[in-house]
Amino acid sequence: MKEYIKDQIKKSYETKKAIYENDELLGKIEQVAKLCVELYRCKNKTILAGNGGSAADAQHIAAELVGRYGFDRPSLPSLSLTTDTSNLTAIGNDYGYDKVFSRQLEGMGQDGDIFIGISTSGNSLNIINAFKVAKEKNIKTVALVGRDGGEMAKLADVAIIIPSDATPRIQESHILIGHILCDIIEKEIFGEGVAK
Ligand SMILES: O=C(CO)[C@@H](O)[C@H](O)[C@H](O)[C@H](O)COP(=O)(O)O
Ligand SMILES: [Zn+2]
Repeated sequence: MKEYIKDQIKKSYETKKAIYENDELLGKIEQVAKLCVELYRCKNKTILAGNGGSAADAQHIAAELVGRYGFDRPSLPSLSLTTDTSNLTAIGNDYGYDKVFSRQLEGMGQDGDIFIGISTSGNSLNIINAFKVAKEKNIKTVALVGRDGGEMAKLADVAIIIPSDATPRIQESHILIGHILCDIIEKEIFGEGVAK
């Protein structure tokens, strides 16, 4: 069994190595980091959403920003649309599950915010609908996706597509990128910044 475990770990770091060696993809991560730093300088907020494991990633990243990532500093506004069970159940019940994120974004998103949709397939309809609402409200969209990027990659202002077809490997890379973004944002806004 140890060999199997080692093989799983190898697959995980090989996916990360593929990102490490992909300059275009690194440029997209840099672009999103700069957009986030800029929006926090303008007192706007990040909004995130995802389903299943990606819902956990969305709220994990929001919590790093509102709480803290690496050091004590003022709170940064960030909202995960996955956490309010009253909203999720009411909107899901009254309008359908496909609207659970778009309806919340309609109410809480503002011009200048960024919406980060997290999905391994890039085809979750509730996030696609939120991207459409974001466009109407002048909210920039980031697709954190995998596989071929799906519909989300086509709609997003910036698409970060993990070069893998394996759901767990894609998710592991998503949270790595989430952590990198939180690290850069925190250091740029409150610390000494990061190397250019
Ligand atoms: O975490 C996992 C699988 O690793 C699951 O909970 C997974 O996130 C769910 O099946 C999601 O509904 C998949 O949606 P998506 O990534 O295609 O948007
Ligand atoms: Zn998972």
